[in-house]
Amino acid sequence: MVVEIVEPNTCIRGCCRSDSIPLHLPASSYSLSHPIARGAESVVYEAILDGKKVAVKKPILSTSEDIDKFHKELQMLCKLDHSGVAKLVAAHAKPVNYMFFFKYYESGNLADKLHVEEWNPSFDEVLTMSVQLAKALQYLHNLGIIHRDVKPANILLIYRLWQLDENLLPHLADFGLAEYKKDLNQVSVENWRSSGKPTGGFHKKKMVGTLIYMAPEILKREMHSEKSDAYSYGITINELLTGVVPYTNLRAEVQAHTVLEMNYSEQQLTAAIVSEGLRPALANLDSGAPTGLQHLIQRCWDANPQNRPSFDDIILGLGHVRKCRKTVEEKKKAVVEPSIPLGDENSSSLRNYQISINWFTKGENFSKSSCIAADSCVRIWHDPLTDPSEYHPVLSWGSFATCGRRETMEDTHFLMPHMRSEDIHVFGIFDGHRGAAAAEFSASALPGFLQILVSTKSPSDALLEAFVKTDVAFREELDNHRKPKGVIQKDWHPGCTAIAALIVRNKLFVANAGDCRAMLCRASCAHSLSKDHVASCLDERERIIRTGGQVTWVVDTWRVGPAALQVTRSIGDGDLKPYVTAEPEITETTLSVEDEYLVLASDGLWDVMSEAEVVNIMKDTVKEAGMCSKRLATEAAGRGSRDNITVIVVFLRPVSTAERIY
Ligand SMILES: Nc1ncnc2c1ncn2[C@@H]1O[C@H](COP(=O)(O)OP(=O)(O)OP(=O)(O)O)[C@@H](O)[C@H]1O
Ligand SMILES: [Mn+2]
Ligand SMILES: [Mn+2]
Repeated sequence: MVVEIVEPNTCIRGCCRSDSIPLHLPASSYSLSHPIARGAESVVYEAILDGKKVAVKKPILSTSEDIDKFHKELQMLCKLDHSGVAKLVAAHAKPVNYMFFFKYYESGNLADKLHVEEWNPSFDEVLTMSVQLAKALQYLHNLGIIHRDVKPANILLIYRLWQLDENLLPHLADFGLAEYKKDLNQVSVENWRSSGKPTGGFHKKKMVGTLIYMAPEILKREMHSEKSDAYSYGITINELLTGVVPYTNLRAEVQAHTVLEMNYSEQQLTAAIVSEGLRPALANLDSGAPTGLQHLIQRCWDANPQNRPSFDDIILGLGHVRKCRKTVEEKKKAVVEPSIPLGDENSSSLRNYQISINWFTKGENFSKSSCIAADSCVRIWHDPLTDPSEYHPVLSWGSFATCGRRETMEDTHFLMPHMRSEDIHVFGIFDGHRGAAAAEFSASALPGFLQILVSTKSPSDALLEAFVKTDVAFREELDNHRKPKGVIQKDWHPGCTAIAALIVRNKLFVANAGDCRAMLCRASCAHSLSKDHVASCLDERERIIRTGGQVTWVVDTWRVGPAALQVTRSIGDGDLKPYVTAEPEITETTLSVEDEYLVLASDGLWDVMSEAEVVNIMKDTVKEAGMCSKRLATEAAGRGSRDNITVIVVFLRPVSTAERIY
């Protein structure tokens, strides 16, 4: 920088000084253009200083403590000069403008690079970056400084020629929490809470997103040390290696954070990290990720700080990993596979893309084409020997669906009375997860498939096949849509649980895959017609393992595969097939005069209401199926259900006017 240093080059208090970094700037030497990031404690602007692009970090100063903190940070930044640390080029340390001027890092921060651009670094790039970062931390630790906020969002990137290659080089930034080790003894627990709280503009609201980089001793409100930086470094390098947001299976940040918030509360995650040793998933064995690096990562995130390596050790270790890699590569004379071309898709265009597909229409198209095919051979289950004395239920039906406290609705349902015949009726509910796509598709496709299948199969077989066909069709459709658009969204695997009730004259068939539930009220008593398929159920767990899946205890319950799904059967969820099967379990019930009504509902209802309670509520509700559905759903919402709620009620015998008014 050519901005002149005006002596005395100190801040207004005289506590910050530098020989090379100007600490007051004439107003004419700079201009701020526009904000590029807003944290809770500062706004970062793109700016021009003396004709060059810079980043200006302007802390939000509201108390005298904030001003003290500015001076402390400036004192520290003035002393730093390392190729792996974001470079302070100037500062303005006088009222009314307090500002840090940093070199501009064109490629933004590592979190965005990984999860918005979905950058896929090669193992060599990962290693290069790991070494650079380790050197920066080694440098800080040698100065007695602990950074305390190492995470991808605080790593700034720029392309630079390094070892004859264009490389994306990392620079550790954001010294807002950094402390001299010698001062840390004075940082009491209370102090930690106020000054040491985790940062992150976006994450601030989403506490869980920030906890993921914090060492167990910090979560326990114990002392920080250099080894706490080693922990955060380990989590960060693993994220770089896998491309996945810790504790999720997702690359795209927006989705990953919803999953994080859905799966864990702040307390649960803290408890799991601290007491159960929960850590992010390592790279897949077959990914070819250097095992030496994976071991190093695991040592870095050891629960006991003393077992974690120092950055001197880490650098040695990384050198070793490099060497091994070189010899292996040379031996193989490996032909480097072309890496998947990265589109310029960012997460917002991906979201738009997801929204732009109408999955209902997609599903419907399937059913339409199937119906035409089926019409030629109608044979519908008409038993020629139908017994005229056979019981004949008289049906009325209704439904109610609400997204409840959730922001989005991922439940869908369908009512298809009189399906191709007076006395065949089908009703179904789908509860989507990882998006609504699977549920929307299934609600239109599954009834269509059933319609064709009725002509050739028994009711049970037709249900079974309709579930499986819907699943296959959905996953194919998803693939078809991924390819031509060049959307690299390998990790987008929406799914849904499904329940369908098929009534053929006096026979009731319920097919279930997942944790929606069906109950029958017979002679005033509740009877389950389905079993929940969740990983906490031993049979299901054994089935998953037998078919090649993995079930692990995460936080508070059993979960399936890297996606940590709680349900064990579903439509979609391509990443968990075949073990998270779409094959339903089917029950068959012969209806009689004692049967009053059938209730189908998504888990949003059953989470807060037992079957017996449903019967009780139904007793004093006007006997109209739509009203009953609404009453049950509203009651569940009132009881604090946090999920979408869908209820279908089907009366199985005529309800008298008196009962309706009740
Ligand atoms: N020198 C720079 N060049 C380019 N981008 C920058 C620069 N400094 C900061 N940024 C952008 O601004 C974001 C926030 O910067 P920084 O972490 O320093 O601010 P902060 O207010 O401390 O944020 P936090 O909310 O994380 O505490 C970075 O993640 C990065 O995207
Ligand atoms: Mn930051
Ligand atoms: Mn910060």
